[in-house]
Amino acid sequence: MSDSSFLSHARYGKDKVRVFRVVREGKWHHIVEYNVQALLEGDIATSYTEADNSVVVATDSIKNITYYIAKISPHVLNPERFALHLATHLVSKYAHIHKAFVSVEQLRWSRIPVEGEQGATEHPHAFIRDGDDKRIVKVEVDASAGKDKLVASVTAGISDLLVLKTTESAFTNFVRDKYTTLKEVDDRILSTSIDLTYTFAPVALPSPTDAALEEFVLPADLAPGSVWDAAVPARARTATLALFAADNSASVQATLYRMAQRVLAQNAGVQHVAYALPNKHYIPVDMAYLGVENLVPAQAEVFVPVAAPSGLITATVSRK
Ligand SMILES: O=c1[nH]c(=O)c2[nH]c(=O)[nH]c2[nH]1
Repeated sequence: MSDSSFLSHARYGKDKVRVFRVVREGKWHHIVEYNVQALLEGDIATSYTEADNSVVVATDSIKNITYYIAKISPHVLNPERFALHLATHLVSKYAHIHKAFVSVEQLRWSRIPVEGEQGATEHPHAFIRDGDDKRIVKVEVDASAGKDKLVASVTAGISDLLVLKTTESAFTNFVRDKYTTLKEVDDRILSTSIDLTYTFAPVALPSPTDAALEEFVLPADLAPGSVWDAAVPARARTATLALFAADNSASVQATLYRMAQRVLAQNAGVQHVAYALPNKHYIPVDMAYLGVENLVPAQAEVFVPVAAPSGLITATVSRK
């Protein structure tokens, strides 16, 4: 056995737990579909270093707890609150588990619009997958200071929100040297698949007693922009799309910064906003060999969408 190495970090749990939940309000049904990852940290080192499984809550049990919380939680329809309930349950239930990390990816399901006698209405129990973008939530519940002093950190956002605009995007004035082949353009197609995350200030959580774990009640909606404000996700999505559409973009970098500034300005409790924006290139096809003009930026009409390579522009913008 070597004493020149040590276990410097350990975290484990279940990944890709798929769960679908229906909540029936009479004939009016609500649904959510989540992909959940739930990981634990705590006094688990000996499971790695001494093959001591007595400290291991089986990942199979973590999966079962995920389904159980989906069944009994009053918060299940809201991914932030569901993640907080699950993480709180995990750290409260097991004395030697000090931190739980729960990530939830929510798939889109929207009500199918139907024509009724009163015009268009939403169907009470039929839904459509109306986009590939997901709502994402990452929660850490830290019980290191004691099971009655829980602190939660919440990051949420959007992934895979695919957008494109056909003008009001330029890219000029970049470094030119012997490696430069890219032409400056005052008009181009701009397309990206938006990954957005926004981070709230850490919040203290109420500490559930054993008996109250199931009914665990989180604070009601509070100040605009706080982690308890259920309107933040829609505001962040709307602001991101509106800014992308309206911006006269000098670059992906400049557009990213303005999107982040808007999300921060509209959501008081958000401390950091991060975007990862692939620049999905659309290259005008050169038809000069046919005597056909297709390269003048604002007049090009036929493009090759290029999946790879793409640019990748990332940044985090923080509240002062
Ligand atoms: O908006 C852009 N930012 C870049 O950094 C870059 N680099 C590049 O080749 N095209 C672009 N576009």
